[in-house]
Amino acid sequence: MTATKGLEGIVATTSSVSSIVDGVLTYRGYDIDDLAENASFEEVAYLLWFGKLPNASELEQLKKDLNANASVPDAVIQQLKLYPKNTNSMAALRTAVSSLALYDEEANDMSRESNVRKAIKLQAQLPAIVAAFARIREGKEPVAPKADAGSIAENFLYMLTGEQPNKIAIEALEKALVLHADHELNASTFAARVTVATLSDIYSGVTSAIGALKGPLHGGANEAVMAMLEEIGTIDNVESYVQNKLANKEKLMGFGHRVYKNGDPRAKHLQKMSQELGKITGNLNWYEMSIKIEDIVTGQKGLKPNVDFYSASVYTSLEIPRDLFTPIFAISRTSGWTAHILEQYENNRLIRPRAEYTGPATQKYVPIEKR
Ligand SMILES: CC(=O)SCCNC(=O)CCNC(=O)[C@H](O)C(C)(C)COP(=O)(O)OP(=O)(O)OC[C@H]1O[C@@H](n2cnc3c(N)ncnc32)[C@H](O)[C@@H]1OP(=O)(O)O
Ligand SMILES: O=C([O-])CC(=O)C(=O)O
Repeated sequence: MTATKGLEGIVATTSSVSSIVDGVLTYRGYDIDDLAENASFEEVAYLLWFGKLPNASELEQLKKDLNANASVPDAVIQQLKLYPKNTNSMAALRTAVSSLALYDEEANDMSRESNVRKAIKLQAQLPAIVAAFARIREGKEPVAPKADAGSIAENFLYMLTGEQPNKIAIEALEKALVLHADHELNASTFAARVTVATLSDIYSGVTSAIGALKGPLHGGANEAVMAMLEEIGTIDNVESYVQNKLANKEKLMGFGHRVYKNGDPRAKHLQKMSQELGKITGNLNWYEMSIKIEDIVTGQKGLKPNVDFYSASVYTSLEIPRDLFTPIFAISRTSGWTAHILEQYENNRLIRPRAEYTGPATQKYVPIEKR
């Protein structure tokens, strides 16, 4: 038995949710470029869950269901108030999502109908949790979700600020949600599938996924990119900062990818959004710094930006606090995680690979007084 480090290149499951072939990403066969330009996040979530684009009445029903389920149980809001003020935002989300199960009477119902209902509930409630967490730590009361929100993007920004968001902000967040919704067998989706393959419940699967997304080699990279941009500060500092990192063989966050070696197809959309939003806000500093970093890193190392690189400046232009970037990724990816969980349940087998043993050869037990 020989291990493959990081399971690189190992095909661990079949899936019809999304695919990456020759650098092209599709959700259920629809090219991400097409979806990013044309689809709403709700259409994409429907597509991921049910395998087809919704018609007008199906979409309207889904939006009604999402709005109807967007409130978080008061007990979970009360718990959020008890978290230490400096709690890591992804740790808070992980704990709150785990707690949701305690207040859902059908948490352990394993029927497909119940799991679809719970997928919609989770998709509806994550934005409310993230917004409530962000307000509570600032000493503000959470804002109840709008009952008639046109979209999750609108409702999230409304719950975050307590004000009706403008059209540009809603559309930008919407597109970011579409771009992050699913990505084949990434680490957090794999974690979700491993968890539910034991026939554990959907809340356990999403909780595992949030824990995996949190890390800076995965979803946590978007926050790390913004931390880097802030540390660099101005465009004049970019060259020396990046050269220093490369010389020290340190990683530049937001670059590289396990699967894409010729570039992440989502990055160009986020780059364009970053520029457009920079022009609208009158602050192109983050965008221009990002372009310069990309020129150097790609030019010298051949590494291309991934989805996390330009999303950092996009969210900053939307005035979203840095430590909510990864929770927003989680809001979007809940659609993909739950679609994969539903798929796993449909055709389940326990996921249990092997390990190549590298420890000491057989040893004889030594009584404690002889050690
Ligand atoms: C949504 C997402 O999860 S997208 C990914 C988000 N993560 C990041 O942006 C973090 C930075 N990037 C990375 O750490 C990596 O590129 C990963 C984790 C995304 C992919 O990792 P892997 O496929 O395991 O590649 P690995 O880490 O083995 O790197 C291969 C080589 O490229 C280098 N490399 C990879 N990414 C980077 C980077 N961002 N900066 C500098 N060098 C890098 C490695 O140092 C290594 O070099 P070596 O062969 O000389 O030792
Ligand atoms: O697929 C991966 O390894 C990481 C990624 O880009 C994602 O989850 O969107």
